[in-house]
Amino acid sequence: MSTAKTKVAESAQTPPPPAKEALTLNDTDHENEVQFKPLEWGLIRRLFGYAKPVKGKVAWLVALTLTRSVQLPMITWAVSLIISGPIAGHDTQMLLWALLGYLVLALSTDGIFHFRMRFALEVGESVVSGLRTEIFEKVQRQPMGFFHRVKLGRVLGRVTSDVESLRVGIQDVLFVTITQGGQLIVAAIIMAFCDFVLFLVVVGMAPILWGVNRHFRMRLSSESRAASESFSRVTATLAESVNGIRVTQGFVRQETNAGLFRNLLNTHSRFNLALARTSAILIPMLELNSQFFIAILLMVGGWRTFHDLMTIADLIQFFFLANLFFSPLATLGAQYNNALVAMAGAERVFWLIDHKPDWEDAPDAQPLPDPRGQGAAITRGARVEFRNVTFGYDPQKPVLHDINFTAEPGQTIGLVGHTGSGKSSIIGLVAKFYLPTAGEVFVDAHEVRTITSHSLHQQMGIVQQQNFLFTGTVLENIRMSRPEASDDEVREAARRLDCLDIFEALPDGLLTEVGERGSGLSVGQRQLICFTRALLADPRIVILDEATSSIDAMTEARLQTALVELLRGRTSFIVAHRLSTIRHADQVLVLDQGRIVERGRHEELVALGGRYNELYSQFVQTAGD
Ligand SMILES: Nc1ncnc2c1ncn2[C@@H]1O[C@H](COP(=O)(O)OP(=O)(O)OP(=O)(O)O)[C@@H](O)[C@H]1O
Repeated sequence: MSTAKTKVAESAQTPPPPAKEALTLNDTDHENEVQFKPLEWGLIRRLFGYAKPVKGKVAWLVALTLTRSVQLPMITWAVSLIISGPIAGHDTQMLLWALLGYLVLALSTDGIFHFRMRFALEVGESVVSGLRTEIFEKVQRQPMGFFHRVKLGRVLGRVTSDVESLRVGIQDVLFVTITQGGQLIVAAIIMAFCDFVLFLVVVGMAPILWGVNRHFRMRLSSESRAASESFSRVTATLAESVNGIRVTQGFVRQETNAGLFRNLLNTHSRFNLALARTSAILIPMLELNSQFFIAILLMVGGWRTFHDLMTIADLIQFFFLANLFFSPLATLGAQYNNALVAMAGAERVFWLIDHKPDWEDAPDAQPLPDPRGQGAAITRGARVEFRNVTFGYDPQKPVLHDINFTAEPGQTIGLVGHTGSGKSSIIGLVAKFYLPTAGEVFVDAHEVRTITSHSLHQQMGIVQQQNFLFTGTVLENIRMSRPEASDDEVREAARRLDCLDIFEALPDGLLTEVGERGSGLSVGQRQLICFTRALLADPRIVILDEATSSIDAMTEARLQTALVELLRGRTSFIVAHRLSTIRHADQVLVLDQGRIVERGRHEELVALGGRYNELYSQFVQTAGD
C-alpha cells in the first residue's frame, strides 16, 4: 500500500499565508505581462541549465557554429577570388585546383551544417522536455487553492506556446546569431580591407535596414500572438460547445452559439488579415531597401572605378561581400525578436515553476502511523477531530465558523445542509486539501500540520461528486488506488460492493476501455468504479461526497447493503442530499451557512423537530422515501 499512491504534496505545512500574498499571486495579474522582454543574462543561464544532460553536445554545437560562421563568408569570398583570379587571368589549371578547393570547402560547410542542425535540435528537445517535466511536477504538487486561482488554459499556455518559444530561443537564436553575426563580422573585415570607402557606405546603410526590419518584426510578433490567442478562443469555444452539446440542444441555443462562434471567427480573421498585411509590407520593403542600397553601391563604386580608385574585380568582390553583410542583418533582426519573445516566455514559465505553494508540509512533518497490516482482523478506522476550526478559501471570508466535532474510529459521520452550507469544505479539510484558517484538525491525535499529506492520503479513500476516470480500462482505473493489487483482488473488491456483475456485463467486462471523461459508461457505472477504487485501497478514512446521487434506486439499494458491510471498522464521512444514505450514521452534523446548527443521530434529529427534520420532511416529500 505504501507505494500505491502517487506522491501527493509530500511536504505538509506551514500556516496559511496572509490573504494579501495569496491574492497578489493572481494568475490574471501575471497574464497582463509583456510579450517582449529585454535579454536577461540570469534567465538565459537558467535556460541553458536545462541543457546539462547534453552539455557535451552544447560544446560541440558552439564549436561547429563558430566554424560555420567563418566558413560561410569564406565560401562566398572564394567565389569572388576565383572570378577575379583564374577566370579573369584565363588560367585553366589554376581554375581546376580552385574548383577542387571550393568543392572541399562547400562539402565541409554542409557537413558541419548537418551536425549543427542535429545537435541544436537535440539540445532544444532536452531543454523543452526538461521544462515540461518540471512544470508538470510542480503543478501536480500545488495545493487546491492554486487550481482555483490559475486557469487551466494558462497552465496549458505555459506548457505549449511559451515552452515552444523557448525551444526557438535555445535551438535557433543563439546559434543562428553566432553564425550570422560571425558572417557579418568576417564580411565587414574583408570589405574594410578591400575598399574602405565603400565599406563605410555599407556600414552607414546598415542601421536603416536594421531599423525597418525591427519595426516590422515587432508588429508581426504582436499580430501573430493576437492571431494565435484568438485561435485558442475559437478552439476552446468549439470544445466547450461539443462538451455541452446537450445543454445547447436542450435549451435550443444552436443559433445563439453559432452567432457567438461566427463573431470569434471574424475576430480571428481580422487578426490574420492584419498579420498578412504587415508581412506584405515588410517583405517588399526589405527587397526595395536592398535594391536601393545596390543602386547606391553601384553609384559610389562606379565613380571609384572611373577614377581608378578600385578595380572592376574588386568591385565585383565587394558586391558579393556586401550581400554577405546585408543578408544576416534581416536574419539577426528576426532572431533578436525571437529572443525577446523567448525571454517573455521564459519569465512566464519560470513564474509557474517558481510559484510557491500557499502552504507546504512542514519540513519536520512525520508520516501518519499506519496500523494496517499489523495483524488487526478488522481495519481500524482513524479518529478525526475538528477543534474550533474556521476556514475560508479566501482567509478574509470564512465559509466555516468554529467547527467542533469528533469522529471516533469506525464511526460514520453524515454531513447535511443546504447547498453552499460548507459540507464539501469540511471534507476538503479532513483530506488536508486545505488547511484551517484558525483552529486545528487532528487525525489519530496528530494535528494535520504535523503529518505528511502523502501518508494521510494513503490511508484515505475518496469518492467525490465529479468522479474522474483516466483513459484506460475499468480494471486499470480501479487499480489506480493500489497498483500492486491482483486482478482477483480487484474482482473481490467489486464483489464485496455487489457490483461485479455490473462491470462484467460491460462489453469487455473489466477490460472495457473507458474513454475521455469516462464516456461509454453511465454516470452510475462511473461512480461504482470510483467506489471500488476507493475500497480497494483498504482506507482507514472513507469520504463519500454526494457519491450515491447518480446511482439509480435499485443499484443504490444494493450499494447501501454493501456499504454498511464495507464501512464497518472505517471512519467515514458521507455527504448526501439523499438523506436515506445517512440514516445509519453514528452522528449527523447539520450545517447552515458554515456553522453546525444541529448534531445527533437521525432519529434524535427527527424527534428534535428542527432544521434536520425540516430537510428530512422536504426529502421525504420529494423522494417519496
Ligand atoms: N474554491 C472555492 N473558492 C471560493 N469559495 C468557495 C470554493 N468552493 C466553495 N466555496 C464557497 O464556500 C461555501 C461552502 O461551499 P461548499 O462547497 O463547502 O458547500 P456544500 O455544502 O458542499 O455545497 P453543495 O451541497 O452545493 O456541494 C460556499 O459559499 C461556496 O460558494
